[in-house]
Amino acid sequence: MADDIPLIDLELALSDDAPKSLLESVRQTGEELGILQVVNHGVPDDLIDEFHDRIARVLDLPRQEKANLASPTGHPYRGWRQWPDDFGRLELERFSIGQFDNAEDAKSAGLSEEYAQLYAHDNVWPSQDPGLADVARRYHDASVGVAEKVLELYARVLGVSPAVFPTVGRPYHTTFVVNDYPTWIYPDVPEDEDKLLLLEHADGSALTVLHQRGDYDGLQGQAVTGEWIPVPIVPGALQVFSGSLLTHWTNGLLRAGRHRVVAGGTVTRRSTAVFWHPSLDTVIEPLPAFVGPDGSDFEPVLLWDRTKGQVEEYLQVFGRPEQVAAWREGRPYVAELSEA
Ligand SMILES: O=C(O)CCC(=O)C(=O)O
Ligand SMILES: [Fe+2]
Repeated sequence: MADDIPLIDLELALSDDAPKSLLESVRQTGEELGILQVVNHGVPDDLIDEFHDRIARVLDLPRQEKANLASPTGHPYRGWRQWPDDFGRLELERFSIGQFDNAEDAKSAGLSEEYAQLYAHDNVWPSQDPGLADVARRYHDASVGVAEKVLELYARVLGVSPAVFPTVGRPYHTTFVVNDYPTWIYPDVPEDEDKLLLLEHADGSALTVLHQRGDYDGLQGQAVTGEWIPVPIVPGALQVFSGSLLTHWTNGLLRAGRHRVVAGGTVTRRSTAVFWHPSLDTVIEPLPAFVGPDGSDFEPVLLWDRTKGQVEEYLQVFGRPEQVAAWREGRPYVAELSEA
């Protein structure tokens, strides 16, 4: 049983000299937990720091200034947004970046007219830092490189060619978000369950590449036993979650990593996630290499069909009435906070 999150030297694990025990630990973690920490991952430390230092300067601006970074059309996955709980207390603050700045850029990159409409609501970039978009792009692209390497590693430990996954050398679809979690300023409570800032979930990606900053172990991953295991902050490390697409492709062999975030610490906890998927025209189905004589219970699904309605579905489930109204009327939404 994986009872710890292994720290994997990615370059070593992909090399001819990879120790058998290292590969075995990746396989076991992939099947039982779905969360790795990786070092030697190829993303330069100074790129990680530059992106996080710059986005920190934006997220540390006064709230009134940040309100100008809300999506002008109320899109929940573009620009800055605060996320209050049912009592109006801040749980999470996010800065979300679309893969393309606008629909024109998406079309220039080869997306069809229909798919490019995902980017009809432009990215929001702060005028305070004209260089942020470029650094964000470089950090994003480097994170995609990590996802590709981890997929190659999972293929290796499962004894299949990486080419069985419909991603190698092909276009991909990503989403990209920075999460800022406030410190816990309320009376302490003994149970982690009572101070969750991000509820238990598995990502819908193939793989998610995460970086975390802070001064306590706020991120937890769930073992098959149900037990919650802290994912410690290791300088320079990146965390890689398997998402539900990887489970689908491998006919259930690789587990999607369930995770959640608990409040704590003395400084704002920050994480950055790049959610990596194959191209939107991919039919997600169990790959022949993983389907035995018993077949599969997983139904095929076109990634586009799963993606196109996400904003509406999200707002239907989680949207506040004022937020939904702002989206329908195409104007910015800034949540009311009890302590703001
Ligand atoms: O903040 C974290 O460590 C996790 C973030 C996360 O799970 C997400 O954005 O999906
Ligand atoms: Fe997540």
